[in-house]
Amino acid sequence: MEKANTSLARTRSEQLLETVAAAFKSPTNNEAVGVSDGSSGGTLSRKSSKRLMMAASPGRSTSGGNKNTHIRKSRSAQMKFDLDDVSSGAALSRASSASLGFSFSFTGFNMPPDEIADSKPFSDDDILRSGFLAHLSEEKTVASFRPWIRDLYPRPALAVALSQHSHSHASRQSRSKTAASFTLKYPDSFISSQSTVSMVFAAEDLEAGTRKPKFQTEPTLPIYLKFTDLTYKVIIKGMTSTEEKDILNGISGSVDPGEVLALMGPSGSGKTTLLNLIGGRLNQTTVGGSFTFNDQPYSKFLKSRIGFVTQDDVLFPHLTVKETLTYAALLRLPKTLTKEQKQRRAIDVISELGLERCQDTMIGGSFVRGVSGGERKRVCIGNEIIINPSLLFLDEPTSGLDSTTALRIVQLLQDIAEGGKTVVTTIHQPSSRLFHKFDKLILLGKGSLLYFGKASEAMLYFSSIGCNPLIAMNPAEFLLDLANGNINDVSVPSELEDKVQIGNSKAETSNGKPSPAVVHEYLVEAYETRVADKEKKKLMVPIPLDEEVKSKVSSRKRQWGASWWEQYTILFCRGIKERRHDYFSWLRITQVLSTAIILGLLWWKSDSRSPKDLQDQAGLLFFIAVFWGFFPVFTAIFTFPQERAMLSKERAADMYRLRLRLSAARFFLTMLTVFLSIVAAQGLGLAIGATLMDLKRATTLASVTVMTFMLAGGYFVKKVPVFVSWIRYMSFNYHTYKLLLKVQYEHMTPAINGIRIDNGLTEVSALVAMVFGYRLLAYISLRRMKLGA
Ligand SMILES: Nc1ncnc2c1ncn2[C@@H]1O[C@H](COP(=O)(O)OP(=O)(O)OP(=O)(O)O)[C@@H](O)[C@H]1O
Repeated sequence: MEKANTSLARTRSEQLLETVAAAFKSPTNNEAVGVSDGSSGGTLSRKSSKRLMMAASPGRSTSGGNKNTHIRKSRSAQMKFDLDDVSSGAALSRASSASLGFSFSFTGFNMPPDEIADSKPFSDDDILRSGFLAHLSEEKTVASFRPWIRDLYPRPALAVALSQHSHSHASRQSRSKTAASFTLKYPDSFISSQSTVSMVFAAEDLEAGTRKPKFQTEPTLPIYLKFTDLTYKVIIKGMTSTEEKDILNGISGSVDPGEVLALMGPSGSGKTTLLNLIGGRLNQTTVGGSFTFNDQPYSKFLKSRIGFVTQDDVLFPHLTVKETLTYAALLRLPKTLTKEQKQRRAIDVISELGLERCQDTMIGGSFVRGVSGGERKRVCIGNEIIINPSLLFLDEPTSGLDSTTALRIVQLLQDIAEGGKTVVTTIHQPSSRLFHKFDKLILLGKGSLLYFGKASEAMLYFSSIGCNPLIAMNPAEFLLDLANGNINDVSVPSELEDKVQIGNSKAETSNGKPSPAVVHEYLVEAYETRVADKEKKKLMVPIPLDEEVKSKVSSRKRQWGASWWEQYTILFCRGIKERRHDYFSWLRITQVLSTAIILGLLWWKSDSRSPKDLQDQAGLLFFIAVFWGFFPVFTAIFTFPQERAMLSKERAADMYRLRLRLSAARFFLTMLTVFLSIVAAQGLGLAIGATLMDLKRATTLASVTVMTFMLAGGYFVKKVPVFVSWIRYMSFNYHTYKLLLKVQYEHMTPAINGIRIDNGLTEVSALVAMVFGYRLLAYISLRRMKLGA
């Protein structure tokens, strides 16, 4: 059997050698390297790329003993028979499961690490003899392949991105399972070759039309995230006392570009808190320890480099998928891009996420049926990846989704990471297939670290501390059970058994097993004593990046996607689109029209000849003014509470600025503006009165003018989600209302002279109170929403 495997390996390796050697001899010779002369600049012939892949796959090999023959056999057989599946990506993922599976696919039995190292199907010698390694280890590899890659992949930016990718720790970044196989044994010398091989796969999949183009065409700034001894506590204020609660206790870890780090743990273990903390979204005053991005502390610049997908999908229900992504692109992409380029980017993201079919469907919400849960999640992810972020954080992206959709989402994350991005996600209860897709894992229990390391080695680690599943189970389920302190169906480490045997009542539960608290304590201690120091030392090693790239992260400059005026226009249009159903609903139109008709009928044939009639008219006008003043107020009341989550999300991502400035100068300027608008309004009233010189016609025209303003203002200006518009709107309402009264009452002297409000002193004090009141109100709202001004 051993012999058979060796010869199979050699055959494969020789095939690869032929292909690679041909590529070296003539990198632009399409025929030799399997590139057909397609009009788009050439595509990789499926046959030859399959050959390349087939030959490259055995790279996971090391010398093997015959005790693992069964594994080798299945692996070889898989490679042999799955070739037709390669284009669908099935073989890739299966191969990956098979390779990762040594440590956790077959939960229920455990293999010591040295055996795992030996359990690969082909020996080093097999490959070395084939000459494949010798070729790949040559420095010229990337250089030789680069022009070829550009031919294959018509988007040069991607080729450049991938080439860059290959230089910076590609051993960890490379997502090609075949390439990763070399990583196991040869972490440094094959860096260049790994990316080359990955790109061949990308082209293969593209050509087969079974896989979407890789994410992001522009190179991404690589960001390495490290966090050491993170602690976080909250202060809970009671009626009489304050109490401190530790949420996180000394969490350390790291994640590199190209990797997906999963944060796992039971409910309340601190996953979301940790994610928010390392995503720069928590108040830093109660944070201990450090977290760095390319060895630099968090800076505001990172806001534009970080994508954060929250657990709740914060989207406008009445916008379509395309509109949602287009507005995000317009607001968030840099000013250097044109409007068309931004719109193009939104369409690219739609196709990258496979949302073409539902791009014109409304997102939907509690009252409107819209896209499915999985599609909605992808839109949320699209909203973030549209900016080509270096770091992507996701809070439970798979919650509430079926296992297939969840798998698709995690596959998507893997693809995103493949583009050189750093991905961190919390996850609740992943299926075993899903679990296998993570590169690194952090297991939390009550805010403490129970495991940090490769996801593929988690089972091995717990086995080494005496925790093994007694029945075959999903590794994620096993880990969560452990983190919960639930050790049913788990073999108990002897140390814990001893505790129960010596009759420690605290340690024992009713069924004679150690209590969850004791299990937790044991796991925390085991990690502290066996792994923590080693991992912390690794975190001390500086990031292998140029100083220039590192310093970019610490830049204090914030990047706005659009100028203030553009932001205002985009938000205005978005507000109108989102509420078009509300504005133009039949209910609203009927409400307005019927009120107008009733008021018109009341005004019709009324006269002002006697003081009594005049009083009737004044009463009616007062009602009109109050009604139209308050009607929009009540409809606008719900705007901000409803939009609060969106406002917080968009402000956290620096999508736009709030323009309320809390300074005395601004306050007096606002007052001046309001005062001038009163003067202008008075001017209008005087002009109307003087032109018509007829009380009834003048008041009618003034009312119509004012109401037109009010309706326009009330229906459009009021809903723009910028506080300043709200304040202006309120002032506007006040002034139009006052103007209305003024115009009416000025001309109705002396009958209602008693309630004239044009007394200068009253006016100024009312104005000050009004402006101050509005600003105070806005300030309090902002403070309550923790948005700052
Ligand atoms: N501001 C806060 N005040 C009080 N307690 C808090 C605060 N923030 C977090 N906690 C507590 O910290 C613990 C961890 O919360 P966190 O939301 O991070 O857990 P989680 O692991 O994400 O849970 P889930 O999976 O249920 O979302 C919880 O017990 C929570 O009640």
